[in-house]
Amino acid sequence: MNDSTPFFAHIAVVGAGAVGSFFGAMLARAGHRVVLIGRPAHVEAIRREGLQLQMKGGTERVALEAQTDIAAVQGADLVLLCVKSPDTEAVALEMAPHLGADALVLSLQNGVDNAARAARHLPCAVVPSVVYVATAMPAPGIVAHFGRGDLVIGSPDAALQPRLQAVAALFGAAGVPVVVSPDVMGELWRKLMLNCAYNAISAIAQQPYGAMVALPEIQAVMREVVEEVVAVARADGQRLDLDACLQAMDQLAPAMPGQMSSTAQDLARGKPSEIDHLNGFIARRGEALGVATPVNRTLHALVRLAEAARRGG
Ligand SMILES: NC(=O)C1=CN([C@@H]2O[C@H](COP(=O)(O)OP(=O)(O)OC[C@H]3O[C@@H](n4cnc5c(N)ncnc54)[C@H](OP(=O)(O)O)[C@@H]3O)[C@@H](O)[C@H]2O)C=CC1
Ligand SMILES: CC(C)(CO)C(=O)C(=O)O
Repeated sequence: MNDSTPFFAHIAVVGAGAVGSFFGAMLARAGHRVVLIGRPAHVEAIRREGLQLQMKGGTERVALEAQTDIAAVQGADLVLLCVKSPDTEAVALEMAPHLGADALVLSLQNGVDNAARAARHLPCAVVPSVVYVATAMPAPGIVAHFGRGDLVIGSPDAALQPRLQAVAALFGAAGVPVVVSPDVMGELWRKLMLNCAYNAISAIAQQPYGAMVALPEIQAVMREVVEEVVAVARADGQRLDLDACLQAMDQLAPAMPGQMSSTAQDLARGKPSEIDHLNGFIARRGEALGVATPVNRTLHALVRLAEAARRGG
């Protein structure tokens, strides 16, 4: 065990899906006490046979506790909040009566406002993190890891720094590199920028990134999306560099040409997407800050229409 142990004797994962199950499993296989809180089919499969962790090197069975009742978060000193963005506030309200002021909640979610939205309802600190991983749950009880698996965390609160260093040490010893950054919000905005450029278009057209960028017309729309995101970010006090953002946007499709966005996958499965917290967030924030965002607003509306059509059809 390392110096981080006294801080985090009991770790809970709230929203044991692809991300939560992966990071929970990494901590559990390193010897930490972890409880996964998730949906009944996943929990029952884990109780029966352990969690199957599929990685490049092979499949491992990880023994850990799994519960469906949010009350299982009681007494946790570290909570990984891993629900999709639309569920953040409901789950924070459910957790609140079970958490003490000394607990630390880490938001392992895309989007830039999950930690702040959760913090409104919780008695303890909530810290954002940028999640760099590719995982999926092919079936209940199984989590598949496809790439990366590192986090960037950070908070301006000086009092939290020792605990953030302890989080980094805890995960680092479990094989999950964690950087404590002074600019975690900038990093979250840069990821949001990529999500805004790729997710909605991939979802509406049900096309992978390679096919998207093969069309100059789509590249032009993506560029406009990024220009709007950068304008909103700057109006919101973030220092995003437009050229760097456009370069990052250009680099993503060649790195994963066959990939469909998570929004495309949600839509195809008839699941609610996070679009209100991606292009929808930019449209709302832009309106509040007096920045025009017609392209993000249109993409958001089109994904909402496609979702409504799926629900009705
Ligand atoms: N998957 C990936 O590779 C990556 C994901 N991310 C981000 O990480 C976050 C999590 O994504 P991901 O893990 O893929 O999402 P998942 O949908 O796989 O996982 C979330 C899980 O939480 C469950 N859940 C929701 N509410 C509750 C509740 N009250 N109690 C118990 N369980 C609940 C959901 O169940 P149900 O579906 O039934 O509501 C679902 O199983 C998102 O913000 C995503 O954008 C970031 C980087 C990569
Ligand atoms: C980075 C990207 C766009 C990769 O697929 C993603 O995070 C998503 O699909 O939500």
